[in-house]
Order: sequence, then C-alpha cells, then structure tokens
Amino acid sequence: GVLQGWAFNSWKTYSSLTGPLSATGMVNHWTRVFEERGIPEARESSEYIVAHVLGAKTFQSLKPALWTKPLTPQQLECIQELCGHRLQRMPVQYILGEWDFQGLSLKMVPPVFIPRPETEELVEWVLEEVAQRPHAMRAQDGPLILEVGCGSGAITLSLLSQLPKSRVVAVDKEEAAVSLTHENAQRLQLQDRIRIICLDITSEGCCTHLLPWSPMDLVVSNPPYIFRKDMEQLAPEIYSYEDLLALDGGDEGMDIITHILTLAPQLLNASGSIFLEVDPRHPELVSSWLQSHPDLHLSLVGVREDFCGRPRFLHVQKSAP
Ligand SMILES: C[S@@+](CC[C@H](N)C(=O)[O-])C[C@H]1O[C@@H](n2cnc3c(N)ncnc32)[C@H](O)[C@@H]1O
Repeated sequence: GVLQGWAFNSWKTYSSLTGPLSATGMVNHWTRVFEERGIPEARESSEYIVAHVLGAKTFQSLKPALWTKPLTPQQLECIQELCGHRLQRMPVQYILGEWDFQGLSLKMVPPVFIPRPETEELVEWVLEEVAQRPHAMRAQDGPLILEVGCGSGAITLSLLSQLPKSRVVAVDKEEAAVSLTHENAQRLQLQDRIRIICLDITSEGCCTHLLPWSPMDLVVSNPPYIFRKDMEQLAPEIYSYEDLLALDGGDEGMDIITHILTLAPQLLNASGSIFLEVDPRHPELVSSWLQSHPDLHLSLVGVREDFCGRPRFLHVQKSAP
C-alpha cells in the first residue's frame, strides 16, 4: 500500500513529463521548479539531491549509464521528498545529512552550524603556522589546541586528521554541537586525541574547566561574529534552520571574540597563538580593542584575506609581559 502511494504521488508530480524519468530528467525538472520558486543554487541543489538518492556525492561522479537509466518509484519518491525540503529553503547540507570539509565527510544535523568553505582557509593557516614554528608547538608531542565553538567538529577534526600528533580540547555551549562533534569524531576514528566539553566560555569560572589542559599552544575559533544589525539580512536557509546563537556576535560582533581574547592568555603558553575567523570590519576593531587592553599581552600579528579578498582571518599572539 505504501509503495503504491509513493508511486502514485510521484506519478502525479511527474505526469506532465514525457519519456522515462531518469536522473538527468529529474535534475532538469527540479532545477526548473527551483528556479521558478526562486530557490538559490537551483541546479546545484537538484544535482546534489539526485546524486545522493543514487548513492553518489556529486552528479558528475555518477556512472554515465545512471544518468539516463529510468528511476524506480522509490527513488522518484525520495527525490520528491528531499526536493520538497529544499522548496522550504532547508540547506542542502541538512537535507543530505552530511557535508565535506577539508576532505572529511561530516554528519550534519540542524540546527548545528554548517561549516563554510572559507573556514577551510582558517584551518590551512593554522596548519602552515604549525609547520613553520614546530619549536613553539611541542615538536615531539604535537601541538595542544583549544577550539572555542566546535559546532559539528569541522575545524577540530580536520586539524586532528592532518596533525597526527596533535590533541584538541573542543568546547561548545550547545549540547547538540557537543554530541555532533562526538559522533563525527567516532565516524572518523579521531576520538582518542580529542576532549569535548560542553562549556559556555562567557560563564563565570569557565577558565577553571580548561586550566587542567593548559598551557595550550593554539586557540582557534570561528566564533559567532555577525553584527546584530546584520542578522535580519540573513538568507532564509540560515535564519530558519541554523542556530542563530552560533552567528550573533552582539552589537559589533565582538561579544564572543573579546571573551576569547580575555580567556586565551591564561591558557596559552608564553608565545601561544590565537587564530580567529571574523567579519571584514573586525581587524580594525580587534586591533584597537587589544591596544586598550595591554594587560592581556596580546598583539595582532597577521591578517589574511578570504578567497573573495576580504580581511577575514586574524592571528593574535601572546608576548612576554
Ligand atoms: C560560527 S559557529 C562555528 C562552528 C564550527 N567551528 C565551524 O566553523 O563550523 C560558532 C559556534 O560557537 C558556539 N558558541 C557560541 N557561543 C558560545 C559560547 N559562549 N561558548 C562556547 N561556544 C559558543 C556555537 O554553539 C557554535 O557552535
């Protein structure tokens, strides 16, 4: 009965189409529907969904024979259901339930923040720093890293996988993020070098939870940094599905950034570093904030641009008092 229902629903949806209902036909059909309904990235969305239902990551990686092979009623129904979520503006990453970051396949669950491609550049900068300053990073033991706001575990797990001797303490204030990082660590067999803690770094006494692991070599974070007034311009995909507390950085996007900068000197080794992803307005704001807090003994030593040429990444270093 259920199967007949599926077939009937698909038949109703696709009855206006002629010829066999193939993967290519479905991609073209749903691209058109998405375009008509103003869904962003219409073709990419339909290609990802059709490929996923056929067991592949991308449409291009499907065997060419599958592009034209008629789809089964179950496959048609599944495509219809997933495309229905996209029509509701659900991000493709949540629809598929997984997404790649730095070559790692991570499970994605709403509302935990979906890792963005520019954050891969932050990871690459940290890896360069570790390679260039091995003496400052416990060459023998590998660096000890703190990630603030681990989300799905994207940054932490890519650092662990590319730095085989490293260890990471990953904290997030959201239980859902902590449990997704746990799950992704298990999936990738990286659970032995990670300590995941549910902790709000703005809470009183949070430092005492982290001191047992100090001194750390690095602090890395892609914190909530969006200016409050910019929050209402977020796309419906973000606004309706992702945890807004993962994005909202307060009036000038600095609320969590300043907490990290206040906390880090107590946890870092004498020349330890902080790497942050920020808004393009932040390099200047952070620089002047640091100048007005000389007691922290932190200096902004580097700013990097993202692939769009916007200054988005900061390297802040601790110096001797
Ligand atoms: C922009 S997301 C980044 C997630 C992940 N690192 C990534 O790049 O995909 C920010 C993360 O910080 C966490 N967060 C926000 N405020 C926090 C706080 N006060 N203490 C700890 N974590 C916090 C959020 O729950 C969210 O997972």
